[in-house]
Amino acid sequence: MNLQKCAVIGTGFVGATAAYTLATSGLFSELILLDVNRAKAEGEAADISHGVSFAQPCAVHAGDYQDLKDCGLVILAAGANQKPGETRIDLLHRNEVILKSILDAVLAVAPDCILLVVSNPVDLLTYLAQKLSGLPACRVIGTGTVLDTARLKYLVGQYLQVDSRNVHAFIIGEHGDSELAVWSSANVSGMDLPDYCRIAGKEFSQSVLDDIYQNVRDAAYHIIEGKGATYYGIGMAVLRIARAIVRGERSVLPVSSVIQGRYGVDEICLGLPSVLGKNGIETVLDLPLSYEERKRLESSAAKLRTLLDQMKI
Ligand SMILES: NC(=O)C1=CN([C@@H]2O[C@H](COP(=O)(O)OP(=O)(O)OC[C@H]3O[C@@H](n4cnc5c(N)ncnc54)[C@H](O)[C@@H]3O)[C@@H](O)[C@H]2O)C=CC1
Ligand SMILES: CC(=O)C(=O)O
Repeated sequence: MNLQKCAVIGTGFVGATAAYTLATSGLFSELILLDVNRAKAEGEAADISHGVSFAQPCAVHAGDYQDLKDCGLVILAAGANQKPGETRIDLLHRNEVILKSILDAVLAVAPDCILLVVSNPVDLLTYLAQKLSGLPACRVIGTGTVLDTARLKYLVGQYLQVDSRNVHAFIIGEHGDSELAVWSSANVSGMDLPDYCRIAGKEFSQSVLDDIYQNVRDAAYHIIEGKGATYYGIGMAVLRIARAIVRGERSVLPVSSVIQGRYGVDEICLGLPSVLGKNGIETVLDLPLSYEERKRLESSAAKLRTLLDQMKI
């Protein structure tokens, strides 16, 4: 398995933007773009290649599945995106069919790869990908709530007028409408939010927290109403995850992966803080939660489990 070699399957808004961020990152020596629309993959590969001399050497090209031989990281961004008014769950049946059509072809040539699922509904597709592929759970990773957590950090940073990198807080659960903010352990560089609010001269109240949470939860709906799709934030989130894996950083990111016997369900994929390294997920952490937060996480897990049960998975 070659972690210098990465493939992006599906080169629509998300796949192409992720490919661009990856190509400019210097992380990979080879980046292969695949799409059922071969002309689209070729166009995106050519466009990105023309900027490579401004970054670091990286062979960016369109390809077929046989080009994925030995590929270390395979990113799945193929499939339908939400139209205004649609939820991520509404995409399930369309994207399940697409995922199934891709998996066998990938595994035939890159059986030891790490799969990074981006397509929605990401938690359910990650679960499906792990079950269908038979890959170890640690090697089938969904982007989970990494993007939502970045949105939370950004909005808290804006509210408190502080660098969002110094905001430590997580969105966990479904990447979708049942996700939750873990306010009980949120802090700014070790200072509790109420204390930091006092210093910053800002109100700290449940309504302020609710407002920030709702803006995070509904961010994709607002962006899709405005411009039809979201892709820059997720493109940068994909790079952050890829970097943690390729460089073996052991970074803690709230990715999604199969967990067993937690949060009231036998088995599920959910966005939870996880240590990411060269082998994929090394540990899924049990974040300390308040009683209310645990109940909401259990309810998010139950929602996803019910959908999987309906699919008989
Ligand atoms: N996990 C996350 O945080 C996020 C996930 N997404 C999801 O990413 C997915 C892609 O979104 P967009 O790029 O905006 O959609 P898009 O419609 O622009 O692109 C999808 C691409 O997939 C290709 N495709 C379809 N079937 C294929 C197959 N069998 N093999 C290879 N390629 C195939 C299409 O030709 C198209 O180029 C959606 O499911 C969207 O909801 C989007 C943003 C954030
Ligand atoms: C579309 C989507 O899943 C997002 O931007 O969060």
